[in-house]
Amino acid sequence: MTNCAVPDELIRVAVLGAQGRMGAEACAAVEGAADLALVAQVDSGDWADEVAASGAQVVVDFTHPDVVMDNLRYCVDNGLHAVVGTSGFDTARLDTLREWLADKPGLGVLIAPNFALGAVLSMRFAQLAARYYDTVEIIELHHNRKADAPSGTAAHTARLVGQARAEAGLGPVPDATTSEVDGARGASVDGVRVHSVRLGGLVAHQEVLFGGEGETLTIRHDSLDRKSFMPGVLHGVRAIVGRPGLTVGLENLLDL
Ligand SMILES: NC(=O)C1=CN([C@@H]2O[C@H](COP(=O)(O)OP(=O)(O)OC[C@H]3O[C@@H](n4cnc5c(N)ncnc54)[C@H](OP(=O)(O)O)[C@@H]3O)[C@@H](O)[C@H]2O)C=CC1
Ligand SMILES: O=C(O)C1=N[C@H](C(=O)O)C[C@H](O)C1
Repeated sequence: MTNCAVPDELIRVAVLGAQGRMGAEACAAVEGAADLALVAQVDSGDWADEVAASGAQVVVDFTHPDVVMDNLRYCVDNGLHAVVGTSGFDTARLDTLREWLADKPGLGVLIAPNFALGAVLSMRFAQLAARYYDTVEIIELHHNRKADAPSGTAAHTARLVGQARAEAGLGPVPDATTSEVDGARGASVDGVRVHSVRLGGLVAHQEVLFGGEGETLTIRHDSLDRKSFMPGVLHGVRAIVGRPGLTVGLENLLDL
């Protein structure tokens, strides 16, 4: 679907993964926004010509970790800003993106591990709490159609917590386990144990558990509907046209 008869003042948006769970919500949200125009909706297949012909300025990507880097290569090569919700971004991928953007002044890419306001706040709270607790673990819980584990949100949270611990001079999280069934202690991400639950009926949920002397602190967030992600997606689209370079995390576009 392309549409070139769009008033200049509207931001022209293409959605990749348009028929997916998130892409479909994103299309509806863009269509419902008075200042945005949905000019292309594409899924897997040969979509490059369609996006180019649509005159899109911003591409929203909710596809798959295996294809998102190819999609971003296309966006950067074609001068398209990108707002990316797709998971699967490790440090190596982020470094690659920075390289690609280095000689593209004015072009912006937002990688947002989670667009839900509460999730963004909960990650910030976890970052604040991290320095005060010796032990920390993350439990993320998602629907059972999710392609990857751990979630991008959990990986980002672990990274933030790990950095905060390092800055506070905390050593490795103490763990006396000497015998375990494979996987019983979860995956170690930036030194933080992450446990992934996949269950029908769930959407997206996360608990960050901190433990200290005689107390625990649990920071929990629940997305009960994919609509929870949409204000963040729209905010990202509006912001990225004026924010060149790589931005990692919606928190950087909010006044937190
Ligand atoms: N940042 C955030 O806040 C959130 C991020 N996510 C992330 O978004 C991603 C998508 O999740 P979800 O919507 O549940 O997944 P779905 O599987 O429901 O949707 C993925 C869509 O991407 C399409 N697709 C696959 N490959 C390509 C390609 N090369 N080009 C264009 N489209 C393609 C698929 O089309 P087809 O079926 O034809 O292959 C499908 O329509 C995941 O990485 C997930 O973790 C999810 C929720 C929130
Ligand atoms: O696949 C999902 O559903 C979600 N993916 C993102 C992630 O991997 O963190 C964001 C949210 O948790 C929902």
